[in-house]
Amino acid sequence: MTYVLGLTGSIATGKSTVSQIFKSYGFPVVDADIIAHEVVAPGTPGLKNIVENFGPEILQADGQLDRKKLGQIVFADENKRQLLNRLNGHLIRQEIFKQVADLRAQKQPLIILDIPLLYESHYEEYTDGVMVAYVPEALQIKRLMARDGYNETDARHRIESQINIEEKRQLADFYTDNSGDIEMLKAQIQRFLQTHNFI
Ligand SMILES: CC(C)(COP(=O)(O)OP(=O)(O)OC[C@H]1O[C@@H](n2cnc3c(N)ncnc32)[C@H](O)[C@@H]1O)[C@@H](O)C(=O)NCCC(=O)NCCS
Ligand SMILES: Nc1ncnc2c1ncn2[C@@H]1O[C@H](COP(=O)(O)OP(=O)(O)OP(=O)(O)O)[C@@H](O)[C@H]1O
Repeated sequence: MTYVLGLTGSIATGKSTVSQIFKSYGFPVVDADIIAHEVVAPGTPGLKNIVENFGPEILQADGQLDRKKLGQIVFADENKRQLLNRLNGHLIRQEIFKQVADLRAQKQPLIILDIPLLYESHYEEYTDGVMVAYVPEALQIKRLMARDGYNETDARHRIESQINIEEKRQLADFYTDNSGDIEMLKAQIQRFLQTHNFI
């Protein structure tokens, strides 16, 4: 029996940090951000969709998607962000399901499904439980600004494009408190794995 654990949070609340800890135990992680990048690689239908809708100026000189430029457009305009989601959402979904099916076929006991927009895109129905990586919003803004160099307005635009982290924590079956140090986080994941007999 495979247990599919959805892992989500809001931007910069620590999903990647939590998924690294699961990986360190050898559990496989299906990473929606990586898949979202792969479906828009040069020569893909995903990139063609974006160029048709956002114009060729959305490409860098080397033919790669200018992610910074696209991010600036979509996080400042909700209609454009929804357009982007509609363009390639099905390609991302297909690849997520393919990877989960492959891992199930390998009879992996635990698969981590790291999806930032898990609740927004209703992936919870494909999981056996959802874990939210949580920090209070003030710390989320601080870490987002520190990591990506955004000013507070840009950071808030990105945060407001997702369901609020307090609401996600309420929806979750499990949550980690990422406001302490990494050791505190590791201890929480270890406890989760032990409680559910994965280690
Ligand atoms: C807008 C893009 C070009 C910005 O690229 P950039 O390299 O700056 O950011 P990156 O891809 O690393 O995403 C960082 C975080 O932004 C948040 N985010 C990304 N896309 C979205 C979106 N459409 N709506 C809300 N939040 C988003 C997520 O929390 C994600 O972890 C890129 O995020 C993108 O192509 N997004 C659409 C694909 C998508 O929906 N990805 C989320 C997978 S569920
Ligand atoms: N416990 C912690 N203590 C200090 N800094 C942390 C901690 N956990 C995460 N961080 C830092 O906070 C930032 C956000 O963490 P991380 O990248 O894991 O978030 P994320 O939810 O995966 O982000 P995104 O939504 O953008 O993919 C990173 O710079 C990370 O190094």
